[in-house]
Amino acid sequence: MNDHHHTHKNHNHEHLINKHEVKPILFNTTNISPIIELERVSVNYGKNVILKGIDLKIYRGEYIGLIGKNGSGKSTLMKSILGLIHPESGTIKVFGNPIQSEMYDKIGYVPQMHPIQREFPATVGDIVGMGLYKKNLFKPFRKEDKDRIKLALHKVNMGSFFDRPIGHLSGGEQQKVLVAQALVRDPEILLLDEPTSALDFTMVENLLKLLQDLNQNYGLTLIVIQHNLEILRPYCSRLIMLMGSIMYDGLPNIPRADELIKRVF
Ligand SMILES: Nc1ncnc2c1ncn2[C@@H]1O[C@H](COP(=O)(O)OP(=O)(O)OP(=O)(O)O)[C@@H](O)[C@H]1O
Repeated sequence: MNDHHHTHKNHNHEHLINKHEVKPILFNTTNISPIIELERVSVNYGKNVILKGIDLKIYRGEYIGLIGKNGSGKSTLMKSILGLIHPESGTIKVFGNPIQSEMYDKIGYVPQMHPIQREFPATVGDIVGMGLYKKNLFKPFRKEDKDRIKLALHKVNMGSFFDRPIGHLSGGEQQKVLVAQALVRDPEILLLDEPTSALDFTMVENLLKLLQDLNQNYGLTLIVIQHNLEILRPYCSRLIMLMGSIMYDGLPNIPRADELIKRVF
């Protein structure tokens, strides 16, 4: 959590402390290392500055909602964290170190989704299994892999869909299968880029709620890009608004967030 949360917590507890009691130990982020840390990160595409001076610390167990207008750099920020884009300057650390390919087991990523065509010749199990071994898609699964795929499907409430053709599922169901694919290696962090653009309002809400359950039940750290703030707001624990740089970073539900958002959107 950032300084804002910290101050807020301290402030709330202050009046509860009896002078004669032992002072309780309050949650203090200075002793906890961030799971993701960006320092003065800037990203350019040619001459265009896309991200400028991004300082950001994300802690284990947070559910970050990342919002901002089209072109504000949300996907660029996510791809930079994943090491798919290299910043012009600044440093990015994941699990305390610069990102390396060995870390991909611990970071799941769901890119922007396009609906999968009806004829696409793969089952739900095949699609989730691609998250385990990307090269041999249609190789029969080993028992232990099948179990992992089933567990990942179970986590997104799609346990009974293993043998179904992927193209026959609704957009919302396909999206959950892609989340299961990202979960199959049991990552500690999950990044979702606008996981909901092809979905209707109720499907979006279901997915954000499901992500909240994964966050709360499995301690999964989440960063979710979403353009519709009002849908996202009830589910995330921290809101970050981007416009080339960070315009707001704090609790999702406070007047200052509303004020800024009204001005920018
Ligand atoms: N590979 C690229 N080469 C050049 N410019 C790019 C590239 N990728 C993105 N951009 C530009 O960088 C800016 C930020 O893009 P980005 O995709 O990060 O924004 P976003 O906030 O995710 O937008 P959206 O909500 O539309 O997905 C945009 O102006 C985009 O056109």
